[in-house]
Amino acid sequence: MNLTATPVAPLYQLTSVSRSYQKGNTTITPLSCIDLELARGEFVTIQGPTGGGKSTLLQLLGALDRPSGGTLACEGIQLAELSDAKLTELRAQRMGFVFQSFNLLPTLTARENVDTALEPRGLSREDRDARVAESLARVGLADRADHRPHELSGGQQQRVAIARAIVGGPHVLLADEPTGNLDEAMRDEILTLLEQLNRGGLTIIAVTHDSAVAQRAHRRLRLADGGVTVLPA
Ligand SMILES: Nc1ncnc2c1ncn2[C@@H]1O[C@H](COP(=O)(O)OP(=O)(O)OP(=O)(O)O)[C@@H](O)[C@H]1O
Repeated sequence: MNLTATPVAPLYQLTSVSRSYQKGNTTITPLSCIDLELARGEFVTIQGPTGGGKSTLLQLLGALDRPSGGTLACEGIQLAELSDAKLTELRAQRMGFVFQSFNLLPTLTARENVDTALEPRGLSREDRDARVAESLARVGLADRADHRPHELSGGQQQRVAIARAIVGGPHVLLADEPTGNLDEAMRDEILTLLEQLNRGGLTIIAVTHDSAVAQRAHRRLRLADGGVTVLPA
């Protein structure tokens, strides 16, 4: 299977996408027949009540899960047609992930944490070092490369996590509550960084409960009762 992107295709095209979970005799359907198109370069937030399906949708967009029904295409590639190995390759090449809890390895320095994302890419040591240095510079942490997570503030730790997410040159950054663990000042610092990356062409899709994050978005999706409503920012 060729992973070549179709340049004119939207970044994501969801057609009648559903996701159900079976729990004993009960079927839970957080996403039911979702039709949605997400364009390259967008900054989109996903909001909605707890249990509304936000993480479920993010997992589908991140090719970490497969729909129960409907079709999901990323840059014109139908994800259902890809093997698990090809999905892993697609994720490594095109998608960056950021989480509320940063998920940094505590014993590794900032530089080493960022470098872990390049492990599957088969690059030379020199190339890896150059990419890691560039990525840390992009998030404003060139001078913290040798610090371990406990020597960094929460905002700085999230910057390292963002550097790790973008070091492979993804087409989209998928963020699950990226500011959920941060105070207001650090939140604004991270939002400014995400906006800068978005202005540089990176598509950002963020699940958030934080209205300050949603205020920066081009479009806001609201998931509830299995459906999606799209609100302009
Ligand atoms: N693996 C699973 N097995 C069974 N049910 C699941 C599974 N994952 C999610 N669910 C259920 O699907 C629904 C949607 O969950 P999801 O985590 O997508 O919601 P959410 O909008 O992200 O919620 P929150 O804001 O609380 O994080 C919930 O009712 C949840 O219990």
